Formats: sequence, C-alpha cells, structure tokens
Amino acid sequence: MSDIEPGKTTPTPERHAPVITIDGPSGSGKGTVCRLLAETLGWHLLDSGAIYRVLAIAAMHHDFEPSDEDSLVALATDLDVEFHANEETGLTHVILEGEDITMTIRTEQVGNDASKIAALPRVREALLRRQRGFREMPGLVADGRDMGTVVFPDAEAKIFLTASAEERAQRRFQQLQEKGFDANIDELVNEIKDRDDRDMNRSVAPLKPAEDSLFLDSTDLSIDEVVAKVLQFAHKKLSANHA
Ligand SMILES: Nc1ncnc2c1ncn2[C@@H]1O[C@H](COP(=O)(O)OP(=O)(O)O)[C@@H](O)[C@H]1O
Ligand SMILES: Nc1ccn([C@H]2C[C@H](O)[C@@H](COP(=O)(O)OP(=O)(O)O)O2)c(=O)n1
Repeated sequence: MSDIEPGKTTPTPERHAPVITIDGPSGSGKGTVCRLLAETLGWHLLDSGAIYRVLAIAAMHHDFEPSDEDSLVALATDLDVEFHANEETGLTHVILEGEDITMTIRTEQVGNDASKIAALPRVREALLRRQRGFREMPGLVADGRDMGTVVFPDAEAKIFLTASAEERAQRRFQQLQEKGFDANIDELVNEIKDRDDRDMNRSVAPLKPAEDSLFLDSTDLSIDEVVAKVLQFAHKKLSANHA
C-alpha cells in the first residue's frame, strides 16, 4: 500500500509537534505568509516547493528527462540538499551537492519543471519521509500543494490560500523584476494557468483544499491582512485542540 494516502501516517515522535499547513496555487502568497508566520510563532518552516524545485535542478544536472521516473526516484531518495537559514539576509540558502542554488531555484522555468516532476507518484512518495522530518517542536509551518491533504493530514490548522490568476501573475511579475529577472506579464498569466491545471489535475496529491481547511482568497487582501486572518484561525484551532 502506498504511503501517500491521506490519514496513513506512521506514528513517529515528531508527530506531537503542532503543524499549520498553507496550500495553494503559485503566487497566492504562501511563501511570504508562511515565513512571517514561522517568524512570529518561532516555529520551523517547510518550503516543500523548494524540494521539488531542487529536484528539478538536480535532474537537469544529471541530464534526466522529466519523464524518467526510475532515475528521478533514485535521485529524490538520496537528494544531497541542505537548507541554511541566514538571519541577516532573511534568506534560506539552498545548497545542492555543495553548490549554492538559492537564486536559480526561483525562476519560472524551474517552477514549471518542478511541477512536471511533481506529477510522478513514486517521486512524491520518495520525498514524503524527508518532508515529515521537518515536524519538530515547538511546531511547523508547512507551505505547499498537499501539506494538509497528504503530508500532514492530522495538522492542527489547515489553510487554502488563493487569488485570481491575473493577480498572482501580477505579483510574480513584480517579484521577478525586483530580483532582476526578465518577465512578460502575458506569458506569466499563461504559465500560471498551465501550472494550476497540471497541479490540480494530476492523479496523485492534486492541489485542492483539505476538507477541514480555511479557504482564503487574498486577491483583495494585503499581506498583513492575510497573516492576521491565518493567525486568528490558527490560534482558535490550536486552543480548541488543547482545551
Ligand atoms: N496579499 C498580497 N498582496 C500583495 N502582494 C502579495 C500578497 N501576498 C504575497 N504577495 C507578493 O506576491 C509575490 C508572490 O508571493 P509568494 O509568497 O512567493 O507566493 P507563493 O509562495 O504562493 O508562490 C511576492 O512578491 C509577495 O510579496
Ligand atoms: N507540496 C508541493 C509543493 C510543490 N509542488 C510542485 C508543484 C509546483 O508547481 C512546483 C513548485 O512549487 P512552489 O511552491 O515552489 O511554487 P510557487 O512558489 O507556488 O510558484 O512544485 C508540489 O507538487 N507539491
């Protein structure tokens, strides 16, 4: 039986640490909100998309096709990656096989390649244990597509964060420009829609709201407003759990 079915987690000591999950499509604000939440609460942070992005780059380094599932599973199982938080810059540095790929992993090309690789069931399974290993005291904020549905189905508070495709493309456009990358708004809207389609319609762990999640549309909300709503919801859920 596959380890990736909802509700089938193996009990481990880490299970006792509380988890807040934020799932949603590209550009909805997950990364920004999760980082602020983890800072505010003093909790650990899992950027699961970064793991899929790193795998996409590793596959490119090794000349593997995105469809070569056997090679990608072997690569995912032994992925030599480290995440180092730098408190001065506020960046989490990503080191793959000794090389700093912090900037490279954020391009749209790598995001699209990651989305293709992420559709392969056995690749997702190979990455499950690594993701669950982030669950440590005092708690974890987990950012992704299937955090609340598959990786942490027993999470204390689950949020599904979204925004219109046009708003998300506009945010991404600004973000890429600020980082000095070239970007074209029409291409970004199309890429975002293609990626939504692939992530929502794959056979395993598709992007969808967990049944018990808070659905939050951030199209007309500021970052601070989203963080405040998530914190209010999480506090309510966490205190109900400890009552
Ligand atoms: N509610 C919001 N309003 C305006 N801009 C936002 C909002 N949330 C996030 N952003 C900006 O949008 C961009 C994409 O956000 P990010 O957190 O990377 O999204 P995701 O992780 O969901 O892809 C960032 O530049 C971020 O500052
Ligand atoms: N838990 C996750 C996280 C990401 N993925 C896949 C699907 C996404 O399109 C890519 C890239 O994810 P990432 O969260 O880094 O992308 P965005 O920052 O939202 O643009 O990886 C996934 O399938 N499951």
